[in-house]
Amino acid sequence: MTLVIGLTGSIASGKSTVSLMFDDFKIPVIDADKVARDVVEPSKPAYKGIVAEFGEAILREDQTLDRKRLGSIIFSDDEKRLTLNSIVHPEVRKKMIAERDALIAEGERCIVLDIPLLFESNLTALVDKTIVVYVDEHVQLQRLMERDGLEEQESKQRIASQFPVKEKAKLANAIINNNGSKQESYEQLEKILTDWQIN
Ligand SMILES: CC(C)(COP(=O)(O)OP(=O)(O)OC[C@H]1O[C@@H](n2cnc3c(N)ncnc32)[C@H](O)[C@@H]1O)[C@@H](O)C(=O)NCCC(=O)NCCS
Ligand SMILES: Nc1ncnc2c1ncn2[C@@H]1O[C@H](COP(=O)(O)OP(=O)(O)OP(=O)(O)O)[C@@H](O)[C@H]1O
Repeated sequence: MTLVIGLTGSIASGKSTVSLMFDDFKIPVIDADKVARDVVEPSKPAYKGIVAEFGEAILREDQTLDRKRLGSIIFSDDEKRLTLNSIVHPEVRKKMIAERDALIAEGERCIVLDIPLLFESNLTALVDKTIVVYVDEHVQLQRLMERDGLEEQESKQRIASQFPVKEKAKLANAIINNNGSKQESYEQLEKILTDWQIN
């Protein structure tokens, strides 16, 4: 039996930071952001869909997507964000299920799906248990502005494009409070895995 954990949170709450910690426990992670990058490579069907919808202005000279430009379009326009989601998400879902099932077939005792939009996209049926990486909104805002070099207004728009992390925490089987140090978050993860008998 494989335990499939869904790891989520909100933008810049610390999912990637926590997801790296699973390495220490030899637990493989499938990262939805990475999968979402693969499925929009120029040879893939979603790429054609995006160019048809958003035009060639969202391409760089080498014909790959200009992610920065596309991000500034979709995070300031809900309708365009939903359009992009409708092109990319079915491909991401398919690829994640295939990767998950391959790891299950290999007999892994535990695997993690790191999915930012786990709750928004109703993907909880793909996992057995959920962990939400929580931070207070002012910490989230500060970390997002610092990491991505965004202005406050733009950062707030990105935060608003997802369910509030406080609401996600209410839906979780376990919460990692990432307001403190990375070490403190690591210790919380260790305890959850012990409680779930996979450490
Ligand atoms: C808009 C894009 C081009 C921006 O690319 P960029 O490299 O700047 O950011 P990256 O992909 O690393 O995403 C950073 C974070 O933004 C948030 N985010 C990304 N897409 C979305 C979205 N459609 N809705 C809400 N939040 C999102 C997530 O928290 C994610 O972790 C890219 O995020 C994208 O293609 N998004 C659509 C696919 C998607 O929903 N990905 C999220 C997981 S499936
Ligand atoms: N406990 C912490 N203390 C200080 N900085 C932190 C902590 N956890 C994460 N960070 C920093 O906050 C930023 C956001 O973290 P991270 O990239 O892990 O978030 P994320 O949830 O994966 O974001 P996204 O949804 O955008 O992919 C990063 O710059 C990271 O180094």
